[in-house]
Amino acid sequence: MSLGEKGGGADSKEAFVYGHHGTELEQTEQPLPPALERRREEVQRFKETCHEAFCELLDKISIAMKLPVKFFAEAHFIGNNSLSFINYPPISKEESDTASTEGSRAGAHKDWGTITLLFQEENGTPGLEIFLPDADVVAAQSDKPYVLTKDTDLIRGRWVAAPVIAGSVLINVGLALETWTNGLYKANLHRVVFPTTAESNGFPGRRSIAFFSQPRLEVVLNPVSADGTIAETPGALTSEQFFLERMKAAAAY
Ligand SMILES: O=C(O)CCC(=O)C(=O)O
Ligand SMILES: [Fe+2]
Repeated sequence: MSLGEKGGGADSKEAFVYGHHGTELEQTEQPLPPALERRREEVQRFKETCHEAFCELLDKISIAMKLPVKFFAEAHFIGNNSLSFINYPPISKEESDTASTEGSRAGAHKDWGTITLLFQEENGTPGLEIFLPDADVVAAQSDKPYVLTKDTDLIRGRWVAAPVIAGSVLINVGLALETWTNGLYKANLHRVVFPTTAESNGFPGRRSIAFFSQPRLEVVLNPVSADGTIAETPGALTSEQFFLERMKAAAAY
């Protein structure tokens, strides 16, 4: 998905999505490519571990917002979350001379879900960057949620590299949590760029694994405040409607 940046062309990225099956079953029955089929149990255990860590993080957010501790976690189930195995193929010198590598590996975007856990390869290729808006831009936006539709977020600020830190997992806040918390937790704009150092020999490939989340489809994203109040809001979207809106916005872009 590439939202919010112009002129970058298509993302040079492919992904296999595991386990977004939408049923209460813990485990997906989807067919898998051979490399994953051989390790189905291990992949499933990894997904379960991610889901547990995800729920623990949500519990901390619930506590911080004076909500019942399971408020956010109960609004999710494992079958609606997914593991995305992402591959950015290497680009040879010849290709990099002819093809456009001016764009990004993944264009600037915000994730759509609640929070995302992102795993980068320990000795892998860097490239992930996070956009830090200027302080006055943040201040102007602090009391209202905003949703990226075009590149308006990119007006003023700077891109900061998110280095690969061994043994760590990177957490992205998604637009569903931003909307749900009325802008208290801001979805962070991020992108993946080509490494600048390797150009003379083309670009090495990059792999990452993202654990993406989506609240239960019927959950209404009524805004919750830091003091634990939930504002029943006419017109508040369900999770399903929210994701459909995001898909429509992405298709229109
Ligand atoms: O590959 C990465 O490091 C980031 C991928 C990403 O942001 C996404 O797929 O939403
Ligand atoms: Fe992302």
